[in-house]
Amino acid sequence: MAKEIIFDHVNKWYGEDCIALENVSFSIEKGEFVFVIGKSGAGKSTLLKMLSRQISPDSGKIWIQGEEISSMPKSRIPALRRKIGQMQPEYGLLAHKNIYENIELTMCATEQPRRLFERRIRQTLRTVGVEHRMWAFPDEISEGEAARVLLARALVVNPKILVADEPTANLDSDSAYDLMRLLEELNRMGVTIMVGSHDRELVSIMRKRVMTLSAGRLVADERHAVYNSMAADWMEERRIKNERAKKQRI
Ligand SMILES: Nc1ncnc2c1ncn2[C@@H]1O[C@H](COP(=O)(O)OP(=O)(O)OP(=O)(O)O)[C@@H](O)[C@H]1O
Repeated sequence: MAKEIIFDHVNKWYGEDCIALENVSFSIEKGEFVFVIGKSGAGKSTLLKMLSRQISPDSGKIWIQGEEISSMPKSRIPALRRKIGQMQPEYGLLAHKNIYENIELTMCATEQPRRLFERRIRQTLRTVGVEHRMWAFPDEISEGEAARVLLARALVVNPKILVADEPTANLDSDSAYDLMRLLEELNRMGVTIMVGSHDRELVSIMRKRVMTLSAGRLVADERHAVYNSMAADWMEERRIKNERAKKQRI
């Protein structure tokens, strides 16, 4: 099977003291569905943002569909971001723009031809079940609809890979479940999916591959997994941090 994503000994520090990712290596095949879990600060968002070059590693390499992206020129980034849809609720919808205009911004940022805009936006909103809200403003739609719009914003580039960071963060359990089913459907259509999540219940229900980060280390990588107990194990994080402190003292 083709390798869609490869991380090869990736490291990221913020300043001298904060190791966000330490020696992280893994590969993901085309069409996989993978959760990245771990406690707050474990490094999930840092890892996911590296896929679209929002963050670059300090050392190590990342390949997406055979192309090494960590050192690719800036001019190639729009093309990379057409391959990778990013659902990032932290970058919410702009309140003064309607749903159509919000999604249009992504079409512009990824340098898509303007003649495709309306057809593509309408089609994507239909795929996620909110075409009827196309002219509404963000404060006129529910949280569940907003999550679908954020998903549409990620899908409008027709990506081969979808990266979703805490996509269910603001949702009640029914809407979260519906959104997960929608991601599963996209996955069945061939989209490779990576989801960063805290939601133990959902991760356990889905039974997908689960990668667990603790203090920036990839401490578990399991198929058809339930929420890995190591993610909740603060002793694991403590152990890693103590080990680092000891090394620094030597
Ligand atoms: N821009 C930044 N500057 C300094 N430190 C940062 C920055 N971004 C993240 N960090 C630190 O890097 C570590 C990993 O952060 P990251 O956001 O990747 O974790 P996370 O697992 O996604 O956490 P959360 O679940 O809370 O979003 C944390 O210790 C965080 O404080």
